[in-house]
Amino acid sequence: MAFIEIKNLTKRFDNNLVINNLSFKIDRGEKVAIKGESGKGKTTLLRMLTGIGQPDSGTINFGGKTLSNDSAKELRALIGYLPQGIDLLIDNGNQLCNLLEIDPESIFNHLEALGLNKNKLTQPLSELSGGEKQRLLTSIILGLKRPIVILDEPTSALDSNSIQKLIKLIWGIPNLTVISTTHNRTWEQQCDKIIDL
Ligand SMILES: Nc1ncnc2c1ncn2[C@@H]1O[C@H](COP(=O)(O)OP(=O)(O)OP(=O)(O)O)[C@@H](O)[C@H]1O
Repeated sequence: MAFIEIKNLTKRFDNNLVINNLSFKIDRGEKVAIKGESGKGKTTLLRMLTGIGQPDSGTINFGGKTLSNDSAKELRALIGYLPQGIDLLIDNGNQLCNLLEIDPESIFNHLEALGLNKNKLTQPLSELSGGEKQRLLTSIILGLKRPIVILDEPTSALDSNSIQKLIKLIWGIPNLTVISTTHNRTWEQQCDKIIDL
C-alpha cells in the first residue's frame, strides 16, 4: 500500500473546475513536485492534502487512513505545512517557534545549513529579505520533525546557491516525504515525481 494515495480528486469553485479527477500515489520518503501555470490549482491541491480545503469528491489516504473531518486532526499531526503568506500573521521566527512548540535551539543547525545567522529568529520578519524570510520559515517548519512536509513554493525567493543549500538540507533528512509546489527547474529535477496540473 502506498504511503499517500490520492484518488479521483475533484474540486471546483462555482463554475471553475480547478482539480479534475486527479489520482496519484506517493511512497514514504519520496519528493514530489506539483507544477503548473499560475491558477492551475497547486495551492488548492496542497490545502486539500492538509485537510484545510475540502474536495468535492475523491479521497486522500495517509497510511491507509482516509482524510475526513474525523481523522483530520490525527492525520494533520503527520504534516508540517508551510503555506504562502504565513509571514503576514506573525512578527518573528521565535514567535512562530513558540506557536508550534519548537525549541528555537533545535533549528540552529537548519539555519546554519541555509546560511542564516541565528539572530534572524528574533528580528522582525518585516526587516528580513524575501529569501531570508523563506529560509527561516522553512527551517522552522522542518523543526516540527514531522514525517511529511508540504511546502508552497519554498524556492520562489531564493537564488540558485540558496536553492542548492535547501536541497542539501531537505534531501539529507532520512525518510522525509516532501510535497511541494515549484516553478524552479533545479528543484523539480531533484524530485522523484512530478505532478503536472
Ligand atoms: N476560495 C476560493 N474561492 C474561489 N475561487 C478560488 C478559491 N481559491 C482558489 N480559487 C481559484 O482556484 C484557481 C486555482 O487557484 P490556486 O491558488 O490553487 O492556483 P495556483 O496554481 O496555486 O496559482 P499560483 O501559481 O498563482 O499560486 C484560481 O482560479 C483561483 O481563483
